[in-house]
Amino acid sequence: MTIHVDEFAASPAPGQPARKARGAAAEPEAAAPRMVSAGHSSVGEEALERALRPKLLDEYVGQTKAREQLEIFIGAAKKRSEALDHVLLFGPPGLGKTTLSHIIAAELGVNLRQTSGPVLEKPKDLAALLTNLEANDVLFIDEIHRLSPVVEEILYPALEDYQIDIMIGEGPAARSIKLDLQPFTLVGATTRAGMLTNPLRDRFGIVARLEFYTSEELSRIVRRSAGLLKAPIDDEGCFEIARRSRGTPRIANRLLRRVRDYADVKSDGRITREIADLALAMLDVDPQGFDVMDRKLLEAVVHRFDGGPVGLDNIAASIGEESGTIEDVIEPYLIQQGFLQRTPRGRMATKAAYLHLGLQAPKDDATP
Ligand SMILES: Nc1ncnc2c1ncn2[C@@H]1O[C@H](COP(=O)(O)OP(=O)(O)OP(=O)(O)O)[C@@H](O)[C@H]1O
Ligand SMILES: [Mg+2]
Repeated sequence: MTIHVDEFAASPAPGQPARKARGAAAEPEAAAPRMVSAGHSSVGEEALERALRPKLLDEYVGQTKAREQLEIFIGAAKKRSEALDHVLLFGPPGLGKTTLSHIIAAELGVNLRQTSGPVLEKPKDLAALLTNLEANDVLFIDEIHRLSPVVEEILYPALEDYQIDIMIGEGPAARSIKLDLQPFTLVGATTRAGMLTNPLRDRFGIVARLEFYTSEELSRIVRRSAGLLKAPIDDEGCFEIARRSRGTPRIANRLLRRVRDYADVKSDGRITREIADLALAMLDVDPQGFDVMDRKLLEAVVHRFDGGPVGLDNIAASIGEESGTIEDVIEPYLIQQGFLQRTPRGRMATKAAYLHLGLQAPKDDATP
């Protein structure tokens, strides 16, 4: 891939795409806030989130495997004053990919440049970012599965040899020259590792899959956030919020803020199990942490498709949700919790799903 030098000169300043990325990511979701959806529900929420974001690896709760790996590799890179190997972070929304990318840069003691796949429209956009990196800096590309193929192509030599090709002059006199970059670390984040092209995936030396958090881990996150928000909360209050947060820190922090509002208005501001329970019931978050969309999905599979197997597109049409959202946001937690199964013939409701809906599981057991 070559980039024409004029285009290159007209490139936006580094950092600019990151601002666009943030606005672009937050806006469409603002239209449909969902209490337990894992995506940002508003621009304001993002600012609140930033305030609650852990800054160092030690404060990052859970994800033991990813954390241990990173601790060693970051330590080694620092010791040798080298750039850390490229890192791919993947997993459902709200589990801490962006948080971890900031932590990686902070632990390495380098700058972080942030952008996202859909914002990098032209090769020159990426080239501008790459050529402005200082030695061992971190370039964070969110939604990396949405990079356009032409942009992805200039990334390959950059990742492999810290070089990009640019074109000088025009017509017959045009020639291509290689430009050396400073060594750097790409941190890519995606909710869909399966949508990455193989050549791109192969260029990441460190691949970390983020898992849903346990209630104990989320309790620690809630306690820490409550401390930062100066909200009085007891252990049972923490746990009640934690276990209804769909394994997701973003949701835990969001529910904490709503429960705090409830406690301030309806009682003396102290968050107890009882207050949390009342507030969450009011918000339609059930004891499993499932919300309206989760229940709608389970009900559709059970009632309209006899428990499945049913294809994703049929579910999507039936509940009026995009299949991408179902796949990325709604079903991973239902599957992880054993309420839904993904089979080669489609999605199936499990016994637990029937029981959750107050039904008897069918007897003839095709049901898992
Ligand atoms: N391990 C953790 N410990 C404490 N808080 C966390 C942790 N992971 C995430 N959080 C909190 O959850 C919020 C959401 O995390 P983050 O924005 O990093 O998620 P994400 O994986 O990037 O989501 P998306 O896919 O939507 O971009 C953060 O603001 C942070 O406060
Ligand atoms: Mg993110």
